[in-house]
Amino acid sequence: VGEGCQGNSIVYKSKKAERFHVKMGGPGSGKGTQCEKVVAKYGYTHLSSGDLLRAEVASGSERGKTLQAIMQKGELVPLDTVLDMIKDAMIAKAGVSKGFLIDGYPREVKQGEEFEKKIGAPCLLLYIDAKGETMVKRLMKRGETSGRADDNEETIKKRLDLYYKATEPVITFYTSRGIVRKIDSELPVDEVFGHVAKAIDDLK
Ligand SMILES: Nc1ncnc2c1ncn2[C@H]1C[C@H](O)[C@@H](COP(=O)(O)OP(=O)(O)O)O1
Ligand SMILES: [Mg+2]
Repeated sequence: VGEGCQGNSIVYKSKKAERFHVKMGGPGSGKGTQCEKVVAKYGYTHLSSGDLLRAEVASGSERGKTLQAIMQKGELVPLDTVLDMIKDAMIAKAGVSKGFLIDGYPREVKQGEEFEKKIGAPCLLLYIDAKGETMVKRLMKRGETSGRADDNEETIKKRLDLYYKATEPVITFYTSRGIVRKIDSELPVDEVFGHVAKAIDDLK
């Protein structure tokens, strides 16, 4: 399980042979776009840590207000908060889901370790990889219509900095376990998906 992160994706297998996929990659690398296509083809439940957090903010709860302040600054929200939200969302769907695709999580090695302790170990991480300049270009364009507080140039640069610092060690961590499939996200959306689908099919 993981969040369609900034260009990476992970697949976890549980004892019941359910699959947990984690997608990771930089902001704007195309994680969300690819997750949607995976959901359509494979029927997995897509859990985006970013979307879960934004939904909490939109609810107007006290926790949401605290989260909004952190996200607006482009910083990472506390480890336990994100993991609890993902876990709750998974439990809610545990009986009916064919698998889980987790987008945007773990962002730090520590989050990955916590995830394994509380939920399980992944068998595939899809690393959706795009160049820094490509990610900035796509996010600026998305910002014209997304209304996301963090799709502005200053916050984008900060998120990218943080991404390279925090997420690359995560990829290294899962590379050492032999589960990383790096996907070139500079290609057109459908070609990127062809490689994503192949990585998932190769697991069978
Ligand atoms: N392969 C691709 N080629 C061109 N544009 C792409 C692309 N994949 C995604 N995009 C566009 C769609 C969005 O407007 C923007 C960011 O994509 P996204 O899926 O929201 O990224 P992420 O979820 O990784 O932040 O880039
Ligand atoms: Mg996204």
